[in-house]
Amino acid sequence: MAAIDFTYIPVLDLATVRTNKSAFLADLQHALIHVGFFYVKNHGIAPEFLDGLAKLAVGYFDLPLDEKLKTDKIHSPTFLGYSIQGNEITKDKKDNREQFDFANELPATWSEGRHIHERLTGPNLWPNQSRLPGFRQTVLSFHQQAQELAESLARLVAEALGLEPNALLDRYVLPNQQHRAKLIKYPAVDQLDPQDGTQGVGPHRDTASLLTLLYQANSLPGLQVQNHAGTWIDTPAIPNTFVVNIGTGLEYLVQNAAIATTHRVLNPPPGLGPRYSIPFFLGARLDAKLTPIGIPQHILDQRPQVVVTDSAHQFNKVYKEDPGLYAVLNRISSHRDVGAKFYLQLAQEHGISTTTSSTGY
Ligand SMILES: O=C(O)CCC(=O)C(=O)O
Ligand SMILES: [Fe+2]
Repeated sequence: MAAIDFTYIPVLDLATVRTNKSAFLADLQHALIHVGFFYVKNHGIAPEFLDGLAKLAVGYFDLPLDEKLKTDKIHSPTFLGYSIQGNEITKDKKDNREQFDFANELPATWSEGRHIHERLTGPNLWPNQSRLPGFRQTVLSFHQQAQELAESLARLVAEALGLEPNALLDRYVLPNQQHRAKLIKYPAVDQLDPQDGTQGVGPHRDTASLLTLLYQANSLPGLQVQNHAGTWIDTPAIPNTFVVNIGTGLEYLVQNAAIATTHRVLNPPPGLGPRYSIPFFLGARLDAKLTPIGIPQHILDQRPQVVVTDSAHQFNKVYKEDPGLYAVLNRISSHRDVGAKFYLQLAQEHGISTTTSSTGY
């Protein structure tokens, strides 16, 4: 079937799951197959809680640099913690954003001889409690609420694709898996060097995960989604909503019946101050090769044939053979200093430069 292109991102109301579930699932199915992005409202996470979280995110980035550097990713092979602006690379260009990566707290279990993906799992790096009271507790509470919301969306996604509600979670998510999330600050362009450009984060698809939930923590513009013709569609913050998008893991596992759509963030225009956002990524298990699930033919028949993307070649056959290895290689190529410190031999084996140049992952 020809692609039905999109010019805006649909808004789905989770309250209709109780009042008119079949209409909700039809809208969701359309969004999965044709857009790969949607907003959800009436998601059940309290607005006052999210306001408090947003204030703590601003408070974290306002800490003195030496405090933030105590939580730098370089201190841990998990790639959890702080990255200074310009440290992350997308499509071989530096991203103009500062971030704090966190996850549900799990102990480190990796030791020599175990699969390398286990080295990504471990505890968070927290700033000093007295510098930011309530930060740890609020951030972990957000993580738990976002995970519950993401899992209930994964059940609805399964139903919208003609599967049993738990089909995706049972096959592709482990009960005690670590799911990653981030606090992000995008400075406005007048707070950057002119040669830094306006790439907050470059065009990409969310790799190897199932679903992303994104809370746009203030009202500044910047997020854009690429439609099938290659046009960038603005995705503004809508109060009390999350933006949901599909990861390349789910896209592969449901045979492209949900599309992992390319997106990017531009730094805000001069004078507006920074944009803050908080994504949560529902990961797919990394411990085994995963096989796609059977999707009813009448749903597969609706898939668009050709989709233009500025992030081609990001998802290669390594994922299909070994998702855990893929996840590690992907982390190394985004954060090359951590890669050089903890994964140098692996990076070299896979041709990933830990200094500059192209990677292909
Ligand atoms: O900050 C945003 O709005 C999007 C972030 C994003 O796409 C990502 O971190 O994968
Ligand atoms: Fe993304």
